[in-house]
Amino acid sequence: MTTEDLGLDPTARHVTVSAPGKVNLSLRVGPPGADGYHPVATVYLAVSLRETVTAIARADGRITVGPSGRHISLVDTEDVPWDERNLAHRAAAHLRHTLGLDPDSHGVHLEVAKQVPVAGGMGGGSADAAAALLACSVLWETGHTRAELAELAAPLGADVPFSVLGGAAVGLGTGAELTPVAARTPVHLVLVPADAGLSTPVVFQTLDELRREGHLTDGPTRPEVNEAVLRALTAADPLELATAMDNDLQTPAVVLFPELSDVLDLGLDEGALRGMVSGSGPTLLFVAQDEASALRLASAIEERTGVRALPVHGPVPGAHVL
Ligand SMILES: C[C@@](CO)(OP(=O)(O)O)[C@H](O)COP(=O)(O)OP(=O)(O)OC[C@H]1O[C@@H](n2ccc(N)nc2=O)[C@H](O)[C@@H]1O
Ligand SMILES: Nc1ncnc2c1ncn2[C@@H]1O[C@H](COP(=O)(O)OP(=O)(O)O)[C@@H](O)[C@H]1O
Repeated sequence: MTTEDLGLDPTARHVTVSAPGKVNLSLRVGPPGADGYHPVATVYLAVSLRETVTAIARADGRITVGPSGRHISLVDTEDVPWDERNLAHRAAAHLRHTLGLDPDSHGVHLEVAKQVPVAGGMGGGSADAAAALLACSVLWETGHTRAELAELAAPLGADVPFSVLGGAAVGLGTGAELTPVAARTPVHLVLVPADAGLSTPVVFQTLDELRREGHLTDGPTRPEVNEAVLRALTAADPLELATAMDNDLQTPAVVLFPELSDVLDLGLDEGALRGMVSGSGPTLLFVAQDEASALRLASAIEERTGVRALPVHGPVPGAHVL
């Protein structure tokens, strides 16, 4: 759809921003607090699957969101709500409200183009929120730095601040308290999206149930950062990284989506150094020795499963204007 089809002025000012999806190289989860949120200690890696959001000034003060006509989405967007529930929409409304901007002169239409699988545990909606936040901040000339926007982003979702900053980082608290990690580039991964999504809260709840019933050991109230993953990132050693990675949400994700274990076995069979669920899943990540191995692994997985496998690398930069 073009800006004219939407009734927007084709000469309206616009800003386009790109923001990355992520994987969690480590995700350690404690018991839920009174607000239902779980304390985590995670190691994020921003990867080369990116979302693109264009913010176009609206003269009528409304905030609207829709799929992009100028950049193509590479994933199925059927389950994306194109209304005020959309995380890009929520980001624009949050910025306008928090800064006390006059709604009449701060309307915006957000065009979203997606590369990150929806509900895949890769923070695609969070990347849309991060991109929308920066795009609106530039469009509305708020003068915020990226660090300030990352702080403003926390109420939008635990993963949103990380997509603003990108790179690699430790996330504490709900995952929004970030400390950048100096990673030697690049880590080569193969991502295998599933044909259906998993709900993040349901995966967290399933972890709680499995722990309550004694199928899994309880996590500490304050989970500790996986130092071995940090050392492997600094040393740029893929085998050390593969060995050190962990994810407390893997077992609940596999319980909810048992087909994942077959694909995990198949990836190892095809030479991956390690396979793991990405975040709350069901996307799987496989660690490869180098770029050539990642390309080989991706085509072998595609051939055997008929499912698209995506060679990616990280760390990559956070949200930036194109
Ligand atoms: C699990 C992780 C790992 O990075 O992401 P995904 O793999 O889903 O992308 C994150 O913790 C999710 O981040 P995000 O998707 O931004 O979560 P939010 O919108 O803040 O929360 C969605 C829901 O997940 C649960 N949640 C989230 C974060 C957290 N530390 N504890 C939780 O219990 C809560 O039930 C919350 O209502
Ligand atoms: N811009 C958006 N892109 C994708 N999903 C969105 C968006 N805004 C809201 N959602 C809703 O959030 C859910 C999870 O989104 P997503 O960020 O893709 O997954 P995850 O939290 O697993 O990384 C989707 O199922 C969808 O209903």
